[in-house]
Amino acid sequence: MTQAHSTPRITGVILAGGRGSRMGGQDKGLLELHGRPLVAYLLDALQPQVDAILINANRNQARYQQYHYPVISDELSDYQGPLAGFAAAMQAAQTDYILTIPCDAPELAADTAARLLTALQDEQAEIAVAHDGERLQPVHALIPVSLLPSLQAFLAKGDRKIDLWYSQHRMASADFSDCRRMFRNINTPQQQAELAAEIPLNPSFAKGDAIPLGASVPPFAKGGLGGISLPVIGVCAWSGSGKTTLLTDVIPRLKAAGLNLTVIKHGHHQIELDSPGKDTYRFREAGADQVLLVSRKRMAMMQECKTQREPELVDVLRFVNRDCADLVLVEGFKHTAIPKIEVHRPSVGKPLLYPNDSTVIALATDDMTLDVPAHITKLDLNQSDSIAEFILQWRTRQLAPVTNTSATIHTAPSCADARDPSSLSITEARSRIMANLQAVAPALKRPLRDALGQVLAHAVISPLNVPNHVNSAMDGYALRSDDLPGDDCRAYRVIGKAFAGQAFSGECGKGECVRIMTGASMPVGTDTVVMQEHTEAGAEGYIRIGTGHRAGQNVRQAGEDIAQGSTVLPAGHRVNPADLAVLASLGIAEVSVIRPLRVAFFSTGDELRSIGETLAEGQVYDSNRYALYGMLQQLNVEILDMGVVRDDPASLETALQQAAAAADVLLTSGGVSVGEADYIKGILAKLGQINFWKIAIKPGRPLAFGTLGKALFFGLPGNPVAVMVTFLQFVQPALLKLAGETDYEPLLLDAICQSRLKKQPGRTEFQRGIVRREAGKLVVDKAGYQGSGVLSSMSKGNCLIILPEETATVEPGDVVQVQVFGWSG
Ligand SMILES: Nc1nc2c(c(=O)[nH]1)N[C@H]1C(S)=C(S)[C@@H](COP(=O)(O)OP(=O)(O)OC[C@H]3O[C@@H](n4cnc5c(N)ncnc54)[C@H](O)[C@@H]3O)O[C@H]1N2
Ligand code: MOO
Ligand SMILES: [Mg+2]
Repeated sequence: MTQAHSTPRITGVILAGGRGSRMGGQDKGLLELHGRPLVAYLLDALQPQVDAILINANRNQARYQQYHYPVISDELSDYQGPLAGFAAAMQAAQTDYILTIPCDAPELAADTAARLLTALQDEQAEIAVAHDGERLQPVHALIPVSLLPSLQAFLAKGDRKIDLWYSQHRMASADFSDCRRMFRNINTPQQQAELAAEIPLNPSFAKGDAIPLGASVPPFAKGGLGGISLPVIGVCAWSGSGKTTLLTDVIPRLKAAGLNLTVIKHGHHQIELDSPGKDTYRFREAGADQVLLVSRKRMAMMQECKTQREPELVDVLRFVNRDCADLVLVEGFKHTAIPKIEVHRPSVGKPLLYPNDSTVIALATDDMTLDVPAHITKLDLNQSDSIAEFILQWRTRQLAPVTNTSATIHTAPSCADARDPSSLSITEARSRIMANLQAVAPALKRPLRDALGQVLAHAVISPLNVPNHVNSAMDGYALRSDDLPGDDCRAYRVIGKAFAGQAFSGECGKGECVRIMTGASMPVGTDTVVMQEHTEAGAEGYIRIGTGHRAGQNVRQAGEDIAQGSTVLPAGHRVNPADLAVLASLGIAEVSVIRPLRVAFFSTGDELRSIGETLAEGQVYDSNRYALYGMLQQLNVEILDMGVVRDDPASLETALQQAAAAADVLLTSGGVSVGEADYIKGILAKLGQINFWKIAIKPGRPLAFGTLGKALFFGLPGNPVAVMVTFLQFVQPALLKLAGETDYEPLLLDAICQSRLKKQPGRTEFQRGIVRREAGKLVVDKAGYQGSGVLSSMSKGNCLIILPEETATVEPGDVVQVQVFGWSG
């Protein structure tokens, strides 16, 4: 069981250290009900509620140790009462709190820890103690380990009274008046017999399993199974969603897997299986409380419920025959804390239940585009096989033998965790990659046109001025600025014409002008042009010009665009169509460019097939090589597509070595996670220098980076969207830098997000979006389902919405940054 990090961690302590004086000195924890020791009942009930368990026993330690939990003894000798047990437990516990329970009251409520914790937090107290409505039950308590010094000092003074020690601290009492049964303990053999009679266990339950099985319910869920150990899974849904259909679909599949199944259905109405006139009906009518109808083939039990309250699942489970219950499927009991599969059809028009029901572990839906949180498995409602498979796997996990001696599973961080302290931040990962790169490829002279899209090896210096002569920017009349009209219109004599490429050879004096065309050199003496639209014809051979003109207007100076000797384009610049024109305007015929990078790639995976092949069960077409091809094409690199390599260490080794010999950069996809066919990291560690990183991003968490021979290596994760995202975020900037490009920065734009984007702080997330302009502003919507294998939303989208590490859920109207795909803009 794992606990949310925010809830304090609790060790459950079963206090079995007493003398059992009134039971003739018997060890009460080992007293049996239906052949099963009390401690076993309590372990069943306690295990789902806490992070760890300790048994406090002062004798029979070996018997308690059979339960595989640490057994601790009091430091004080001579059974000094529960406080001595508290102290021993507080010393041994590795958690913030201990939850103490006596070993002789077997009916512990499933939400004991939750109630005590709530009372503690509500009242901001130090200690929480159970109250049964009449009096305090001081041994059912939640106590912080930090009070150990206070308790030790108290005990050192010789004090033993529990209430007195509690009175020294802020104490909250938690209400358990509705489940007073849990305080019924066994002090006499008669009470033992009474309890045995009232806890009618099916004999097949009473196996005394050292480590009990049990439905794994979320911690502190209310109304659990009271410690009954059976794999129980429920189905919940709004009516009309098809719970019964789902169950009838999966039952044959589960049967086919060899399971004996019990189904429990909660009916809200009068239940009538019998009909008037039948013998059984008449027995009931006559007043029998229970009627059993049995035959060689089947048996049925009808029992009148004496109370008017709804039965609890725990009450019903007591009737289940374990021989028929390798698995118990439950329909109804939606408020009971058992693991559940929610059935959801959007067409029913009802909200999802899982947001308000922490016991839902899976969502079976006919809308696979729904986003679900990581802790919920999404199942296709139309795929009964996979739902049955999910249930089988869930059951196997429940029944797996527990080897850990604590009640907590020590989980390792995975892509399911939003925050993983062992992951690198995206900035750190990028800078580590960039620090390892240098532009390696040598320069080549290329004819101008072939330089398009290549990176300049050297700066281009201008051999001339552009424009190379002072010329007119307009069709009009050239004249001297010191001769422009003053306060009134004036007439000027037109002394000649100047065309582009055909200069006027004379000199222009006062009172004169030259008819000039755009691009023509300015005639000697002139420095200003009046557009022809701003003149009027005068007498024969004259034009008239009005006032308001500016000296030097409409004239382009020599070198105004590019001065001779200046840097036109820097080294490391990628030549674009405008650059080609600039270079041409300088009369440059060829330039030095950096040799295009050679990038080799292959996909890994036994399940991959190439286009043209037929797919067998479980196989997929290799799409990653097409994504990589497309993105590499945009970068003007030489592409070496090496196909698909099987998940076989020898083949992978050969392919990696061949690729490293042929290319500057080597990319692979797949095989970098923790699966048993994920070999890439191991092989690279053997053949080259490898860093394997987990990066705090989604998608694209696992990434291998390093060198193999002279080649740079990127082992991208296999999931198709993770490939594209990691390529854009890490490989593309690295290739551009390696190719010599110095001025690459992805263009990030601010846009108003119109969708709700669910996210937890802890990692940078990239969601596929569609950005567009609306009412003069950039707005972005989520492009659809965001699973790491879902390519359709990548293809539909035109940008990545970048949600930085510490961002939580984005609400519509929030501003986000988007990175527009190079191929969309
Ligand atoms: N126990 C854990 N399992 C996984 C974790 C984790 O943290 N713990 N992380 C998941 C994440 S996140 C990713 S991403 C993947 C990375 O897996 P691999 O790099 O080992 O990739 P594969 O296992 O080979 O494949 C994953 C997935 O992608 C499909 N795939 C692979 N190559 C291609 C291809 N060329 N074309 C189309 N589809 C491809 C493959 O069939 C698998 O479905 O690990 C997760 N697991
Ligand atoms: O998050 Mo993985 O890295 O599916 O993509
Ligand atoms: Mg894998």
